[in-house]
Amino acid sequence: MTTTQADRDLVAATDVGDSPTATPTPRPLPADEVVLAVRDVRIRDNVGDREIVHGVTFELRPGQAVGIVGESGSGKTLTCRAALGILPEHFTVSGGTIEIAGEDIAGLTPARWTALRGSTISAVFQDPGSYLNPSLRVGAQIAEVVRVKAGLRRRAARARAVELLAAVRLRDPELVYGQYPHELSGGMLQRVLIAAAIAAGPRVLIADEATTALDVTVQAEVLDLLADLRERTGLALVVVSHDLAVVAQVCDEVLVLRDGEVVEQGPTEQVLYQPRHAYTRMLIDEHEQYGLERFLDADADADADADADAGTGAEADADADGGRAGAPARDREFDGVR
Ligand SMILES: Nc1ncnc2c1ncn2[C@@H]1O[C@H](COP(=O)(O)OP(=O)(O)OP(=O)(O)O)[C@@H](O)[C@H]1O
Repeated sequence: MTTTQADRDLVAATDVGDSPTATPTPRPLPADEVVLAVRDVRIRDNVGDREIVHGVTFELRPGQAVGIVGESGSGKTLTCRAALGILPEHFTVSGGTIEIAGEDIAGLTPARWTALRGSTISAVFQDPGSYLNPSLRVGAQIAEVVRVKAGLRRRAARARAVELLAAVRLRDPELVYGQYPHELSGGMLQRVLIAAAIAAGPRVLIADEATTALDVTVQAEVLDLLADLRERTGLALVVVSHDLAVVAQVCDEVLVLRDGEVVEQGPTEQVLYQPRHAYTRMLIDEHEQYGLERFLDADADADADADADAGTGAEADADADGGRAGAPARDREFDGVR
């Protein structure tokens, strides 16, 4: 998938906004409070005069992870954009409600959105390189998010940025801090973007095809990182993927979307291992040749190859064309038949 202007708009969801005065003060939430509630959400294309998403419902509490799967065009990304308040211009939420940490997004002002994005809800996407400024050192870009969103002074923001780079398991974070995006591999760039996305301590992170462009071993490492953040910090995750194995690795619950309709929803094990709907079975059958279990193997490989992505930039060349070249042949074949 190439990066479109609309995709770049998505990154505005994690950027620093326009004013330090927008810096929010996070309100502590009890562990059982719903951090994201999507209730019967419908999304309409006002130009095409048709409803694209026909009622999506899920709730996320701290530390939970929900997966949204479905073929290309099924409405996964639009659902995420709705939750981030960044639907493309001619799309609207035409039904249902979305609440972020108890706040109904319907009445949010632009200033309130700026305060919420990054600090309460944040996002990472495919093709991380295109979301970073190529002429700025990556550490400085994270420090800027910290400075504006968390209100830290420059020196403290720098220190916090280095901590964040360490938290996303980048070896030698001081070195990485001073590097430019082109010096980093695809897997390292995705970790940098995750560091930026969690810089202001959001409660919900939306990962929309965030590992799709990475080779399978690095993909497993990044998913493991997300799972770890979720466990350690209570970060709630929305994981969007056309790849059922990604969801199988990370999520408690899964929604299967077909043409904007949820055809099946439930605990991941139940949906992926005892699917009830023919469409879910078809998606699983398509993966059968690769195996939903492949991440177990990838984990083993990841242990063995732990050095491959932690500072060497080994797969940088593979990602050099903007992401898809870094995808394994398996994914390219799969994309080809959809
Ligand atoms: N900016 C846009 N302008 C016009 N149509 C759009 C736009 N964004 C999405 N659509 C349409 O809305 C539908 C749902 O798109 P969406 O991007 O949510 O699907 P998806 O499941 O995320 O697919 P993919 O995996 O390919 O990203 C598709 O038919 C798509 O063509």
